[in-house]
Amino acid sequence: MDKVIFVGAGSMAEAIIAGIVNKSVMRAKDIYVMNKSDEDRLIYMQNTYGVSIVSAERNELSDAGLFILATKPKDIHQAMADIVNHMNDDAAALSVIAGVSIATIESGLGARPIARSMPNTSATIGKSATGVSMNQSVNNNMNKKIISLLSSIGIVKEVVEDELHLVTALSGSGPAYVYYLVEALEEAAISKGLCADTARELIIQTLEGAASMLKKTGEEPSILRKNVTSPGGTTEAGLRALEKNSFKQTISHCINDAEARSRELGIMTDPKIT
Ligand SMILES: NC(=O)C1=CN([C@@H]2O[C@H](COP(=O)(O)OP(=O)(O)OC[C@H]3O[C@@H](n4cnc5c(N)ncnc54)[C@H](OP(=O)(O)O)[C@@H]3O)[C@@H](O)[C@H]2O)C=CC1
Ligand SMILES: O=C(O)[C@@H]1CCC=N1
Repeated sequence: MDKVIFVGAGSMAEAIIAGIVNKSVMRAKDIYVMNKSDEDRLIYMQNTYGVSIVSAERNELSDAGLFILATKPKDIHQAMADIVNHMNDDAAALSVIAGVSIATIESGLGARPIARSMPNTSATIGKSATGVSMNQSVNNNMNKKIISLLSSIGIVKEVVEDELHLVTALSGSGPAYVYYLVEALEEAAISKGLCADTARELIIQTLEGAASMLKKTGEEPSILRKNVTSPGGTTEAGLRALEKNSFKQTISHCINDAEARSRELGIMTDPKIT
């Protein structure tokens, strides 16, 4: 991949850069970062990952082949206005921004190859679960480059663009739900007297073991669950409490509201609507 510029240098940009650099998919010298105003952050990225700092004012964007858009949704229009006149006609854009549609990016950057993706922060360790959708201007070669770049930070699924709202709710936000589950398990265990370190280690290993069982056995989660659940035993008692307290409905509300918020972000940033 040629010169790649991250427009936005926050948590998600860092997670992706860490993943790419750790996997040696790109040389750090081909990766550039820019943001709105936080110079200390850019210097941190430079010192930590060996990437370089660019700015639109210094006309340093015109030889880049790919722009990775990683601002918050509310900042995308300003960011696109800042870069569009400095991009060469062949440059492509890859967005990681929640909700913002390909059409909105086309309206800001003109007709060019555009991919919209939804990774997650596990990109930092090469374990992202990423969804991506691309417009018609992305040719085979660019498609391969984008898939290869995203594969360096984890698994990638090509989906139709509308499904990215659901992907955002499921795997984009997903790590936060898991961390919240860990917090809840820890609080429950500690309140009942287990020492915090022991609780943390047991929980992490339980999550990792369960995820690996799903992956390695290919077995249905309901079967694996039944294998744990001895008749009249402890798991049955615990699951009954989850059922009684509407566990599945709660998760369904969680995914529903996160998806709806992604759609709202799309509407809020759509220049045809706002
Ligand atoms: N965090 C997550 O788990 C995930 C986030 N995402 C998406 O990634 C995007 C970024 O999120 P996150 O990294 O958490 O956000 P952060 O707030 O950490 O980072 C946003 C970055 O955008 C920069 N920025 C703002 N305006 C401009 C501009 N005009 N030109 C260039 N850069 C600009 C900010 O610069 P400055 O600091 O100088 O203001 C900052 O570096 C969001 O749209 C989010 O939906 C996607 C998947 C997962
Ligand atoms: O919370 C958010 O909006 C972003 C998108 C997915 C994860 N974080």
